[in-house]
Amino acid sequence: ARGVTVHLADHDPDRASTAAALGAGTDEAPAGPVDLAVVAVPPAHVARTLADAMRRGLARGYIDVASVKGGPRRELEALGCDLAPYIGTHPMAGKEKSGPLAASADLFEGRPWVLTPTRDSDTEVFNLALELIALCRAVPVVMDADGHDRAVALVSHTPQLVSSMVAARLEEADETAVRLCGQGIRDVTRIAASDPRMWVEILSANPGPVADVLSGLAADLEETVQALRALQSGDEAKRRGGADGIEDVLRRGNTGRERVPGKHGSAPAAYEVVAVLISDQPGQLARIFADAGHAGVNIEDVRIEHATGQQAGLVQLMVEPASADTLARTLVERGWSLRR
Ligand SMILES: NC(=O)c1ccc[n+]([C@@H]2O[C@H](COP(=O)([O-])OP(=O)(O)OC[C@H]3O[C@@H](n4cnc5c(N)ncnc54)[C@H](O)[C@@H]3O)[C@@H](O)[C@H]2O)c1
Ligand SMILES: O=C(O)C(=O)C[C@]1(C(=O)O)C=C[C@@H](O)C=C1
Repeated sequence: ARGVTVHLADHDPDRASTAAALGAGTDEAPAGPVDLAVVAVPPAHVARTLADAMRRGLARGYIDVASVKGGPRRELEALGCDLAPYIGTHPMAGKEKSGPLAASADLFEGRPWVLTPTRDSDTEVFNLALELIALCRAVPVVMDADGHDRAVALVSHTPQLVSSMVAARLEEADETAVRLCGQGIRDVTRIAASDPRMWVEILSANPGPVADVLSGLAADLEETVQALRALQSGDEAKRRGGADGIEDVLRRGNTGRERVPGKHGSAPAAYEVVAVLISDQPGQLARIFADAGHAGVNIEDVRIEHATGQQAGLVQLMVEPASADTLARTLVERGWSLRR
């Protein structure tokens, strides 16, 4: 969308070709070295993938986007690589789903994107990374790698574990309780759907800082349990103490929540949704994408809703409002049923 040629490579070629079909770039290899190589593989593979790319002279500059920064840098150093053309980065935006079908063009808009240059980093690579961040309309934040890892222990890694632990309460819960799930639990547990293998890698690269935050949380949990037990007491003074304890934790939560910044940049473009009914058969998604391509319409985001207990689903295609009518008309002409 910003006129940059993007070459995609993945050790699973189907993933690269799906991303290319969605408009992310080309899965053909570049003819020579590119400006910037962006390594977006699971954290445990980052250093080896970077070292391999550097050995092959794939680019002038190299960055990675892994969720942890200290470990990959130290591994790269241990592999004997020249660290000058490398800068570790981390965009603070993502989804609980992985793979190219979960991608969206505006994911990074207005989000912080951390850069961890050192004194030895090549200025030209730093500028290339800044240019990429600007093109994605994210907000650059410079930090040192270990400071970054301590910060994300608090704002990303602990929330992931807490969300998973709350969701894990539902594993054995009675069906009558589960049926009552409303928006509150949906908000708290969205990221509990994340890929466990990816998160084991992230947490394995940042165990100390996450354990420190969790032990503070454990102390709060213990006090909250005591306060709730006091609320069950027959003694009026104990009950009052319990209510004060609970109010204290809720008020501290209000104060903490107020510190969560809004998006820095403009809100992402408002897309129009064209919803297409599909049956659970192989190749349906590929046909819809091909038909959208035929209409000359760019798909900005995709969501798939499976109907419970039925072999059918709803594919929500997010497109620029000006393209929605063209897309809808083409899809109907090609035999699809729409829900708008
Ligand atoms: N998902 C998020 O929310 C999020 C946000 C910010 C940063 N990150 C970081 O981005 C990176 C990728 O995460 P993702 O969510 O995009 O995962 P993903 O599973 O969608 O993508 C990872 C891709 O790497 C490929 N891969 C694995 N090993 C490889 C190798 N050795 N060589 C080449 N390709 C290889 C996989 O086939 C896969 O397509 C991770 O380091 C993660 O920490 C993720
Ligand atoms: O919102 C989500 O689903 C995320 O995966 C986001 C999130 C986060 O914690 O903010 C998760 C891990 C990444 O390293 C960066 C972003």
